[in-house]
Amino acid sequence: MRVLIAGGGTGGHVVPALAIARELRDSAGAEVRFVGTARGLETRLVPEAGFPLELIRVGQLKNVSAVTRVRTLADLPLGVLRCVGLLRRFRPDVVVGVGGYASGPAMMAAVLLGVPTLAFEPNAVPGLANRMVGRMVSAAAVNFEESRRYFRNAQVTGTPVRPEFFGIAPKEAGGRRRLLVFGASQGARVFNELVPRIAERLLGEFPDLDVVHQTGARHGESTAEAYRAVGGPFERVRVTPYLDDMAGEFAAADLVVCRSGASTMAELAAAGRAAVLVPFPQAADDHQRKNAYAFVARGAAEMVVERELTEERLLGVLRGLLGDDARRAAMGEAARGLAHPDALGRIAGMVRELAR
Ligand SMILES: CC(=O)N[C@H]1[C@@H](OP(=O)(O)OP(=O)(O)OC[C@H]2O[C@@H](n3ccc(=O)[nH]c3=O)[C@H](O)[C@@H]2O)O[C@H](CO)[C@@H](O)[C@@H]1O
Repeated sequence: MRVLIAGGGTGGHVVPALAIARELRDSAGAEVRFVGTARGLETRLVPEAGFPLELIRVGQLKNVSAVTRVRTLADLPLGVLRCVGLLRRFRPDVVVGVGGYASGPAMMAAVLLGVPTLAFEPNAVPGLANRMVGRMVSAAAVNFEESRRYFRNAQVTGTPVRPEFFGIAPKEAGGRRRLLVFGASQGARVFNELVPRIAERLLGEFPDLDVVHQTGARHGESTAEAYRAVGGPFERVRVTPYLDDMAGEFAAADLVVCRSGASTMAELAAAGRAAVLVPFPQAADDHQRKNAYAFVARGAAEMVVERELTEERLLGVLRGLLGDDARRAAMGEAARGLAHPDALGRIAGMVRELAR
């Protein structure tokens, strides 16, 4: 079986795409190739993972000037044509579109040539590329029930998550408590600014509380400095630019404060952890807010939008949740109800089915 995986951009697209690629290679002996753009994270991660990557030129459509948009649209047929050539050479049995720049043209080319297509969508609302091709694909694998309606033949398979997250047991009450604060890989400025300012009061009110705060690569020192500046029991706060063992951190945490990117959400569900979600407001089409809302609607998390996130509001929400073991446990349980331990197997199964 030959599979072409199309798309990329942020880690949120590339990381699940690589998980799908490995599963197809290892469980079905598939030959997998990628098509992406020079702008995306795929240029580093795909070759590192040992898969061939072809690059096409696709411009941006979102948050750009009208001139750029017109140029992107004018270039689109050329991108589709490049992909037609690529498909003729590689002759894949299935094309999997994971969203992001290269996904649209490659999926359109596959539809034109009658090659079976599978769209993968981890967010509650699809991005532009997947919305464009959603009705034309052979089938789709989505994470949220809410996004099924944008696609033909969509199944809720879930987003692939590293297996360690599923082994995390409910946190036992009685020991020290831990709050985990993290943005996505770059950190989140709003957490770096606000959490140090409420730390002294929070740690004072909860003498058994420790805090782990991930800041993003460039903000470790300044955030550590912000904690030192306010004084307080700083030895109970660990500030770090990046957390390698996120599953270990989730296991140790009683409550998580984070953004609502697709992988983060899938990990919260797998681990069954209560969370306070602050959607990244600039995410395309405000999709992080919709991801967060899918959890809030099921009692699996609380959401505070960034423009309403003041010191008092954050302190109030944290106080309420840290002081209520039963409520946190119920939220964690509800989050676990949204987990999909078999996501990878099911997505691979859909690809094999389409290849037949
Ligand atoms: C800013 C933005 O537009 N982000 C989008 C991007 O996700 P983006 O890659 O920003 O965020 P995700 O939540 O999907 O993934 C973050 C990943 O990084 C890991 N991590 C993070 C920090 C750390 O210190 N260590 C660590 O391992 C998390 O555990 C998680 O696995 O694509 C997703 C999928 O389309 C979208 O839902 C997000 O909205």
